[in-house]
Amino acid sequence: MSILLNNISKNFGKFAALYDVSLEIPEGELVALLGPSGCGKTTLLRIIAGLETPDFGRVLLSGEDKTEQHVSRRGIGFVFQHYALFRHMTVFDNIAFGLRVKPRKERPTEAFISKKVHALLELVQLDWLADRFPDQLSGGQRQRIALARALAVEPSVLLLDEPFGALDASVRKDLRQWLRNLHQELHVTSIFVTHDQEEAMEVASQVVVLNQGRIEQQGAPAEIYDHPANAFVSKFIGQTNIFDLSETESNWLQRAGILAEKPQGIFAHVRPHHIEIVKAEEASGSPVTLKDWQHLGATIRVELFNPQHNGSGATLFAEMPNERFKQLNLNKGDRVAVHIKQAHWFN
Ligand SMILES: Nc1ncnc2c1ncn2[C@@H]1O[C@H](COP(=O)(O)OP(=O)(O)OP(=O)(O)O)[C@@H](O)[C@H]1O
Repeated sequence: MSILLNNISKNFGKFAALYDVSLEIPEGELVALLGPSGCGKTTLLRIIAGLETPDFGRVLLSGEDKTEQHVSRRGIGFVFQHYALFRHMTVFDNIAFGLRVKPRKERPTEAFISKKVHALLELVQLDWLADRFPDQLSGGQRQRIALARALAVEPSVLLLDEPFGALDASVRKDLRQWLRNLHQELHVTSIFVTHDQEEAMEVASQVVVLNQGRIEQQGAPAEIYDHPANAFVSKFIGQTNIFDLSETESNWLQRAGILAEKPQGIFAHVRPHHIEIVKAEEASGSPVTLKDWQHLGATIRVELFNPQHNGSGATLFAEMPNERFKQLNLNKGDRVAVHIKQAHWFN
């Protein structure tokens, strides 16, 4: 099912939670709604679901206006952060629930339900847990059962509100990959809410960045990372060094000879992997020294100290593959020459 939102606005009292939000989600996409706390992600999800009515604007599902339609008739499945499975029901009965409460003439037979539940348990790779109760499951298992339960009624759209928010980092990472694979198998149009940019970039085919009730940018993860539409998106997606050229830094950048491009704005945002460093001789005049570094798996994050003031403070971050860092053979305190390969400019 495709989703089209036209000029959605929603106020709570005098507070504008959403302002003129328009969004098109083609059928089969896996979309992340990404933004800081309070930016309106959950409100937007609830409006798509029919749990909240917009003050202005329309919600179209598969081209049909469903703005006034009740939540129960929209064919939408939900998974929430603290999804409460029924504690007194086994895993099997939890998943079967949505089918058993259907009106009598739509209700499938118990034999059909049993087959379906086992197929879903296989899909979420937890068939061996059918007879357990929710309290006997790990957090990650509970979320997968919650997903199986949402899928049981064959929703046309799946909405997930911070589905892995309450889980620890390694379980979250496994479930991200798992959700991606599951989506590739099922192709149900899915929207998940997250405030974690890494999660959005890793899982989603499309990312929608929200800020203060407005959409800042929508696009594929790579597009948003490589071509941020504005300073907010640039700062929110991944780490960035910010240089303020209206201040003394313009001189610093030019004197140090590290500005490869002509200024095209007041603020230069530079991704850590767009900063190259080499060991500098004492006489080179480069004021920058190597302060520290951290291992991020296959890459190294290098912390540089620039004693001359700049907009992001005196610390700059560069990133490079481990191999490259080893070749440089640097020690703490070494003087380095810095070369910026690329910047995004904003005013
Ligand atoms: N029922 C309500 N009554 C009043 N204000 C509300 C209500 N629901 C949400 N808000 C406000 O609207 C804004 C958006 O809330 P929403 O839950 O959509 O944000 P969010 O982006 O999902 O945040 P978080 O990541 O913290 O969950 C917030 O400032 C919130 O306080």
